[in-house]
Amino acid sequence: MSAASDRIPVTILTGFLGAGKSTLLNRILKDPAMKDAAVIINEFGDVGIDHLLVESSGDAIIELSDGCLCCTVRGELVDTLANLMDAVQTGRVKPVRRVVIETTGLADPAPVMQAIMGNPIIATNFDLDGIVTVVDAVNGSQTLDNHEEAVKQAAVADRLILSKRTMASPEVLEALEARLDALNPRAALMDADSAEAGQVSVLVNGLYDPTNKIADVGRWLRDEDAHEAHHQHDHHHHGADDHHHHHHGNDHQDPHDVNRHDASIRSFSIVEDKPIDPMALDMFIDLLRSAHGDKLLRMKAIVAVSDRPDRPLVLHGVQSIFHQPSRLPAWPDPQDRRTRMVLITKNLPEAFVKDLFDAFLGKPRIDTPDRTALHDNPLAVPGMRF
Ligand SMILES: Nc1nc2c(ncn2[C@@H]2O[C@H](COP(=O)(O)OP(=O)(O)OP(=O)(O)O)[C@@H](O)[C@H]2O)c(=O)[nH]1
Repeated sequence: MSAASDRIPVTILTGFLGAGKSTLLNRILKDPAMKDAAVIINEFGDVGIDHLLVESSGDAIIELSDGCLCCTVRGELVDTLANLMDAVQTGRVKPVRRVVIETTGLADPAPVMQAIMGNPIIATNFDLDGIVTVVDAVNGSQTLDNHEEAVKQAAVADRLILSKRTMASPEVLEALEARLDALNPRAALMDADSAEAGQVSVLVNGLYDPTNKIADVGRWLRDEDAHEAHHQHDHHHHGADDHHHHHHGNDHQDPHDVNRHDASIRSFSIVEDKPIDPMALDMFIDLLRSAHGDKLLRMKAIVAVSDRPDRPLVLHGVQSIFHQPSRLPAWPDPQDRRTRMVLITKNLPEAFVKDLFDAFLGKPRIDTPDRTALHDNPLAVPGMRF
């Protein structure tokens, strides 16, 4: 086994949907100390967008395929780390001094940690250095109320980075900080806007020690061990009496189904070839946000807008909060200038959102002749004219 110093430290960067993981990572990637780092990004959604939005000139960004790191692509993570090690050892890539894994917002960090700590080959070459969890100051409390994964992400963190502080009221901040403190009293709490949070040192936590955390964390890890052992023991049998400890979702689904977390949570995408009229886009987003914000866990989009089709618009929505859209100077891939929207929703069906989108674009629909149909839509906002 290698000495601890020979092993490559791995940091897991997690945080609920839209918390600000990619934003933080982009800042940290600018730190010259990150030049020897490899970044592994896991996407939840059927159209890859994240790699377009993470600004890095290097080729050290590895994107895992569709699916969630803690379920369907866990094996892929292990393979990716093993391949990376092999490439470094055989000189095919330059030495890697650090690995950062950005998980999906819905990932349960326990199985990801287990993949690193529990696999003998991986554990020989890599050390889990720590978990950095980004918590959104505005949506944080509500997210903790509603999503067990978010609670886990915060509880296992070595560092908690509070994003969007300036957007939250002092009362909201105080309550969230108290809650995080109760959940994870040992984690250092840091402001995402601070200079410190943009440095590689944020990713350096010292070797991971599960005994440091509150008791529940030990329990989750043990649950995962049990789950893993069960899987190895009984790999092909998933009968009705099969209840292992995986906490979310239906164990009997297709392993390629990315929507495994919770039957009510769906991920889907909208792809549109033609540039979109800015007014129509505005109205679509507005209605989605105002009428269905609570069901919209996350929306990320790169949009070709008809007024400046050469400069795509990037939209980020988290529940009913949409951030100020930003314009990219150019298309990340000039060959592909299609609008791509990825939505993660809870109790908001794909067909409904797609119909709404088509209606705003004035596309003919099978069931309704034109957009006047929206007047009959019980969800139309009163007073809105089309
Ligand atoms: N004001 C403010 N906005 C932020 C901060 N951090 C992130 N944002 C915004 O929040 C939105 C989501 O940020 P991302 O970095 O994409 O979040 P993420 O956690 O990577 O999102 P997923 O990949 O969907 O899970 C973007 O519009 C960011 O600009 C922050 O500290 N302050």
